Amino acid sequence: MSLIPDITELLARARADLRMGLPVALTDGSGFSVLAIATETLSAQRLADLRGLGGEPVVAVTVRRAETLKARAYDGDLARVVVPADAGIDWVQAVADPSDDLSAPMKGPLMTERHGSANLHRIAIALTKSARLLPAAVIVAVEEGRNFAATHGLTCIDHTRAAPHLADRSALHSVVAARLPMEVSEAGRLHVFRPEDGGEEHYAVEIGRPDREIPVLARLHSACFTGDLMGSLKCDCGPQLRGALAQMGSEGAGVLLYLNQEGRGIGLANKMRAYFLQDQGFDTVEANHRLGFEDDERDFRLGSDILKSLGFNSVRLLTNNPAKIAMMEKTGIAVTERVPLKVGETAHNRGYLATKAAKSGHLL
Ligand SMILES: Nc1nc2c(ncn2[C@@H]2O[C@H](COP(=O)(O)OP(=O)(O)OP(=O)(O)O)[C@@H](O)[C@H]2O)c(=O)[nH]1
Ligand SMILES: [Zn+2]
Repeated sequence: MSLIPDITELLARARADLRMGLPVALTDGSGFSVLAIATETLSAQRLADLRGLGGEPVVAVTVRRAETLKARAYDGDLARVVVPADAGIDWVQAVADPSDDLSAPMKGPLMTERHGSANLHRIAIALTKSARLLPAAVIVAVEEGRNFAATHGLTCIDHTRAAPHLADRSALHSVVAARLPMEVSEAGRLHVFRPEDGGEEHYAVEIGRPDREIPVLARLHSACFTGDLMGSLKCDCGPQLRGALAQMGSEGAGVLLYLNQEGRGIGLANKMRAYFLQDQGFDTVEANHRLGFEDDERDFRLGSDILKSLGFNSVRLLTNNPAKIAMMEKTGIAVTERVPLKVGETAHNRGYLATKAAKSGHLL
């Protein structure tokens, strides 16, 4: 029946629920089910209600966050931190949020679960990440998750159906394209691409009429509200964006993909949390790890999907990031040349650029 939501639609609904502070039910094939609620949006009342269900709540965090908390991650990529009976909402939120790690360190050792499956916890963390929240969820076991969800009006996600969708990227479809005269070239054209999973749209700006038979001058730009729009001195994104467009304008042809992967894929709120940690002395990579993220959560395969759908097979790529080149090559876009893009170094971003060179392999 087409009027019943499919798994993609249920996952989109689950992301919205988590952002609103609602629990979602997760079930696996063996009859095990849980309620999961994002730690970031959890209220004291809902924590009390979750406890009222009788199970012992845990906070599922990534192994990155567990390392900072010195909690044993028996599940490899994640840890299930047991919530003590007397712990309140502040304790639960401090497990996920590193803002007060230095001023009010958590008193350990934190107990973590080692028995039973963590499959549903993994799904919960993946959902919080794709909802651009802190990657942590409070989980409580419930009987008959599907029935519980139906009687309480909650979204219910089945592990076997969800796992492949969360591991892969969603297909993108072109929505519209129109002429966009720009300062760098009057022959500009903006294309909007929309993913099937209800996630962020991405854009492509075509300059001139690039010949599809020869490598096109291309840039995969990741959204940076602070750098692109506010003139932030903490990174080099704004000058890179304008430098790339200017070069395409002067060559008369090029394509710039504007990928809405703010903060290397963690979202603006989490990027600002990372900046708060950077002001406490952590570098850009350490800050991401303390928040529970990998240093780069972006999926550059989106870039090759868009290039292919525009008819491009080979590029001269404007970048200093070898990971982008490797991903293009792996996903069927030939990179015939790396065109360096070194602009916008300031006293404020010198350390940031040096960390990217030392820890993330960026070319200087
Ligand atoms: N998480 C996080 N993201 C940041 C930080 N500073 C900038 N960003 C984001 O990083 C992305 C830009 O990535 P960069 O590493 O500068 O550049 P790149 O795109 O990997 O490589 P280039 O092609 O050489 O520019 C944008 O999405 C920015 O919002 C930071 O300190 N923390
Ligand atoms: Zn930036």
